[in-house]
Amino acid sequence: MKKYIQKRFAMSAKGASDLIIGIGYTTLQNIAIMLPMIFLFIFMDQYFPLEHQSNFGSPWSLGTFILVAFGMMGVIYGVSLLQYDSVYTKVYNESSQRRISLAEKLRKLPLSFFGKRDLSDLSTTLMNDATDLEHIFSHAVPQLIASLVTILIASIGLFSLNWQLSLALLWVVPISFFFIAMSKKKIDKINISLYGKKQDVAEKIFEGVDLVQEIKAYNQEGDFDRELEEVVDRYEASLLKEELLTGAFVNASQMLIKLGLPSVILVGGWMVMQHQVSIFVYLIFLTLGTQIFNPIHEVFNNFAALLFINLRIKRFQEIHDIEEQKGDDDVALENFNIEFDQVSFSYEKESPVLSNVSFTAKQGEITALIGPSGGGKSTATKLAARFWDVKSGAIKLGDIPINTIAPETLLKYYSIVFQDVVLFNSTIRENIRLGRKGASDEEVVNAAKFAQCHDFIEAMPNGYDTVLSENGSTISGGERQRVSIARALLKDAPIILLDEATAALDVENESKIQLALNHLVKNKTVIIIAHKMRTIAGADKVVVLDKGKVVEMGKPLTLYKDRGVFYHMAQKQELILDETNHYSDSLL
Ligand SMILES: Nc1ncnc2c1ncn2[C@@H]1O[C@H](COP(=O)(O)OP(=O)(O)OP(=O)(O)O)[C@@H](O)[C@H]1O
Repeated sequence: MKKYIQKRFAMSAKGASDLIIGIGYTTLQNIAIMLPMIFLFIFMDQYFPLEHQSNFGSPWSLGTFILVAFGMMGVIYGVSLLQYDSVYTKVYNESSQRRISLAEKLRKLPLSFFGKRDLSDLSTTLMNDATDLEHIFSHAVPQLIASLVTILIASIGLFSLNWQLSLALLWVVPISFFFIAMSKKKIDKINISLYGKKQDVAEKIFEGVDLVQEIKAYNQEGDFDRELEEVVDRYEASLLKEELLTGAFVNASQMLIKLGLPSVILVGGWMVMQHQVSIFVYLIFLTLGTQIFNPIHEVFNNFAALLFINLRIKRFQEIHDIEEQKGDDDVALENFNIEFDQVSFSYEKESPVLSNVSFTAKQGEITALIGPSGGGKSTATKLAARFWDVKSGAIKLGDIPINTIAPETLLKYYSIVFQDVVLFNSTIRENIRLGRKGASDEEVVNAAKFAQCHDFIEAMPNGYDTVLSENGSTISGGERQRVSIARALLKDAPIILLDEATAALDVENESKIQLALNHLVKNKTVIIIAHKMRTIAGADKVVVLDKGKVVEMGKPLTLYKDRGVFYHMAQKQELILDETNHYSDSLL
């Protein structure tokens, strides 16, 4: 049973045991709530015996009644406390575990996964789905199972007392459950469409926040508002439909179940008149009839949430089932050469981005990737850091295929400066320290000085303690890139990947940073992508990528003399290389 629950509800082993215990206590609570009725029967039976003889032996004293009443209150209180702890506290624990395990899983997934899923969808799974499941497992699931168990237990007792009255009371249960189950298919369908529409609203809002600059720059506010209104209207209409349909079925089932009591009144009244049943038994059925269905009412109230459960769990399960990038944590690397061996790769099937790419970026050398836009340069550098796994061929680091090295271990060897720098909503100091946790303040300042950040940081109101807004939007593009370079300097990893690192810098800063990079790249494996030819004229090797293929490879001067793609790109940028001046013209 535990294994089944674990699989069915995508739970941890502990979560499944807790749910079973929760169901047990909820059943006990349902039964305990009926104790006052039993108390009432005993009292009435002993003090107002309707059939001249008590069913419960000699009368209790008033003191005994008071004692039993307090005892009963204690039992109800104790059971309710245990039920609360087992259902709510434990369910919230499981829920936090669910969120943590999802976040852990996301951390281990390859970037290809994030390219396919949009972020609003992911955050919905993390936040809303987890919250909804929390509600379902604390309110609906234990109560549903517990009320069925309670009714089953009560039915055994009631049937042994009088089967005709039991039938009169309980015939409504299977019929109302059957009725509500019939609506499942219809409500499920609406729920799926409702869920999609809710996603559309979330995506649109995300888009608005993400692209606020472009929306304003291109005067698109009106269009954006209109589109947002449309998706919100569609969601609202779908929500209304869902509420109406669920309400209709739930109310009808609740009305149906209420018929249990009148049918006991009628059948029981007739049987009492025919002397087929004692008035005492009749009273028991009447009082139970007012109480026994209360838990089922609550289950029906949570019916819509219960129907959502499969959809929610499926989304969690889907993410959990995605294969993680695995690999060894312990690797002994003899060197830090990166070798591309016949590498082919595509993001989407049938549109290859790299085809049979082979080159080696040697330790202590600068390997420059150049070529027309869309040629696959960024893709090659990201593959080198195992952001994706190659489809065929192999990428090796120090002769070890990188797909056998755990991504976290592998990335310890890399400092990466991307085109699009990401900064966090934290102080500049912490943003730089991201390069190496535990680096001292002095080391942070030194890295900032090397990356030409120190002066602009000092000029800010709180210096290194200035809090950057999310994505660093309060500093310029060039400054953002310099902070990112400071991070890489601090990390001081043996491999450096630079993607357009100097694109957003003015000429003066670019020169300063290039000097700092010169210092940094000594004895390291450097792969650099740059469109500015003069930044790579001093590279040890140039690999020209065009339409995913290596079309030229060699030393810059050799390629320049060969008058191929490299030469034409250099010419377009008015770069002249010759035996004497190419190093002085280059900055690396
Ligand atoms: N995440 C992605 N999903 C799908 N296709 C992608 C993705 N990233 C890049 N591509 C496609 O792969 C091809 C190569 O892109 P890539 O960014 O590697 O080229 P590049 O040479 O670095 O270009 P640029 O010089 O303009 O930055 C392009 O056609 C691009 O549209």
